[in-house]
Amino acid sequence: MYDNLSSIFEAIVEYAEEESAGPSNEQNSSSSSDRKHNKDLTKKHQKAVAILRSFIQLNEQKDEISFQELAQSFIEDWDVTNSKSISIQQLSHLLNLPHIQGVLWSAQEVSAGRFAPQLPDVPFEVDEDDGVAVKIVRIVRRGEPLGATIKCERGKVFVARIMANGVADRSGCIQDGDRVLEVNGVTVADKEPREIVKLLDKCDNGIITFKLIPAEVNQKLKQRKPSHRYVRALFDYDPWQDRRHPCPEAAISFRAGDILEILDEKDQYWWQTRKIGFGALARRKERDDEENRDDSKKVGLVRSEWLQCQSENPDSLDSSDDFQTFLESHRERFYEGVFRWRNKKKRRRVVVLLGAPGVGRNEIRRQLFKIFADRFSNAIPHTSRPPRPNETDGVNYYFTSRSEMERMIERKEMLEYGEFRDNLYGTALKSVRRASERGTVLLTPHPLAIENIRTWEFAPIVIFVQPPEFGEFKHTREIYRAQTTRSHSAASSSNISQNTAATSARAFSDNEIRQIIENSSQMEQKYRGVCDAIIRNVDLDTTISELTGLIYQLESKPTWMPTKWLADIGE
Ligand SMILES: Nc1ncnc2c1ncn2[C@@H]1O[C@H](COP(=O)(O)OP(=O)(O)OP(=O)(O)O)[C@@H](O)[C@H]1O
Repeated sequence: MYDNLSSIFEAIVEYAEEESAGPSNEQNSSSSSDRKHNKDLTKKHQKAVAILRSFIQLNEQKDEISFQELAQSFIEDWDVTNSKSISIQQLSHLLNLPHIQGVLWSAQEVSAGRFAPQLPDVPFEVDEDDGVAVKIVRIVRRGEPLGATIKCERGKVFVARIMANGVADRSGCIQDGDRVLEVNGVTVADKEPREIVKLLDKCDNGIITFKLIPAEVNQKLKQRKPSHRYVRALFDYDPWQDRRHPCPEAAISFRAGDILEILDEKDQYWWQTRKIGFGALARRKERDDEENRDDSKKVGLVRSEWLQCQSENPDSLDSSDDFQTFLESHRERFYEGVFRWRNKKKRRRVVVLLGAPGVGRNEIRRQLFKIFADRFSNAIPHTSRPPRPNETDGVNYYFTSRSEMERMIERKEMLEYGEFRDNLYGTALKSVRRASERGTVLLTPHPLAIENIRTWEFAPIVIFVQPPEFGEFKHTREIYRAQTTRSHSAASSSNISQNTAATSARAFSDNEIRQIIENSSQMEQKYRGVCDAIIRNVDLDTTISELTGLIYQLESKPTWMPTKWLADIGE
C-alpha cells in the first residue's frame, strides 16, 4: 500500500515537473505581461514541486506518509486557478473531492496500522481452568445493547438468546447455551441476573470480556437457517404489561397494523422481531440516526403466535388435540403474513373509507365524486323497495325483488346489506366489479363487511378516517355548516330545485362530538389491523388533497399485501 501510493505521488510530482516546464516552452507569449505571468507560474510550479518532494522525503524518514496533508499542500501551494494546464486543474479538482480525501485518509491510517478499537492483550488463563475448554470473547459495543439475554439455572449462568443482527450475533463468537463463567474478570456464578446486567453495563470503552464454556452445538440446529418473513400485527403489544415476558428490556412494543420483520422464530414462545412501521406503505428507515435507532434497528422478543394462542386458551394442554385444532383455526389471527407487492400492471384497487359514524366518510366520498368525477366510480346499491317517480333503475338503485335479494344474500353475493322499513338495501359484489370497470370504486361499508371484500380480486386499500380533536372538530364543522347553509338558502331563494341545491351540513352538539371521538378510538382499536393508512378529517380541503395523494401512493408504490393472496396473483 505504502509503496504503491508513494510511487503514485512520485509520478504526480514528475508529471508536475514536466507541466511546470511546459507553459514557458510550449507557448510563444506575444506580450511582455504574458511572459511575466508565465515566469511567475513556472516559479510557483517549481516551488510546489519542491514542497512535494520535501514532503515525500520527510514522510519517508518518518516511515509514515500523510497523503492527505500532501494533497492539501499540493492544492494550496500550487496556484491552480492560474494554471493553464487542464490536467493540473483536473488533478486539483480530484484531490478536493471528499471521497478521494476519504481514500487518502484511510490509506494513511491503514498504512500506519491504526485499527480501531485498540484491544488489550487476551490473558492466557487456560491453566486456571484445567481440563475445561473455555473461550475468552471480547466484544466491543458502541452505545448499542449487547443483543443477548441470559438465564440463571441452579447457580449457573447461560446465554439464553442471541438477538439477530445484534452486537453479540455480529461477533459470531457467542451462541445460545454458552455457559458464562466471568464478565470483565468477575465470576458470575451464584449472582442475581440484575447483578450480572450491572456488570455488563459497567465496561470500559464499551469493551466486554466474557469467559465462557462453549455450548455443545447441535449441528442440525446450526445448519437451520433463521427464518425471515414479514407479518402485519393484528393486536397491540406492550412487553411491560406482559407478565410472561422474560426480559422486557429486550423486547419491542407494537400496535395492530404495524409491519414486523421476523428474523428468528426457532423459539416456540418468543420471536425475534424488528418493527418496520405502520401500514401498507411502511418502509424500513435507511437512516441510522438517534431518532430512528430505537425503532428501525432494534430487534426485540415478542410473543410467538403459539404463545399468543396459548394465552387465549390457557386451560387446554399444549399437546392436546383440542389445542392443536384451536391453533390451526387461529392461524393468522394475531399475525398476518405479508409481502411487498408492486403494482406493475397499474391494477385498479377498491378504496374503502372506514370510520365512526359522523366522522365524515360520506362527505369525503361525495366531494371526491364531485371533484374527480372521471377518476372515481360509485357501486350502485340494490334495494327491494319500489322505485320513486324520479328514480331510474341502474342509476339510483338496482330495483330487485325481495326474494332475489334474499337469494343473493344466501349465495354470499352481497358485500353488505340491511333492512329499513321492511325493505332490503345493500351493495352487491357484482356492482363493485361493474363500477371497477369505470374507475376507482369508493366504498364506505360497515367495518364487518370488510372481510367480504378483502380478497385479491378487489385488493382493497383500507383507509381509516379519524376525527380531529374536539376543538378542531367543532370549529371546522361549524364553518362548513355556515357555508352550506348560506349556499342552500341562496339556491332556495333563486328557485333552484332542491335536488341541485347544496344541502346544509349537519349540526353537532358537544356531546355528539365527544361520542364520535370516543367511538372512533374504539373502532380504530378494533380495526387498525386491517387498515393500510390513517387520515384525519380536519378541514375538507386538506382532507381531500391529503387523501388523493395517499390513494395515489397506495396505488402506485410498493405496498404490503396479505401473503394469502399470493396464490391468486399469478403475475
Ligand atoms: N372535514 C369536514 N369539515 C366540515 N364538515 C364536515 C367534514 N366532514 C364531514 N363534515 C360534515 O359532517 C357531517 C357528517 O358527515 P358524514 O355524513 O359524511 O358522516 P359519516 O361518517 O358518513 O357518518 P354517517 O354514516 O352518520 O353519515 C356532514 O354534515 C358533513 O357535511
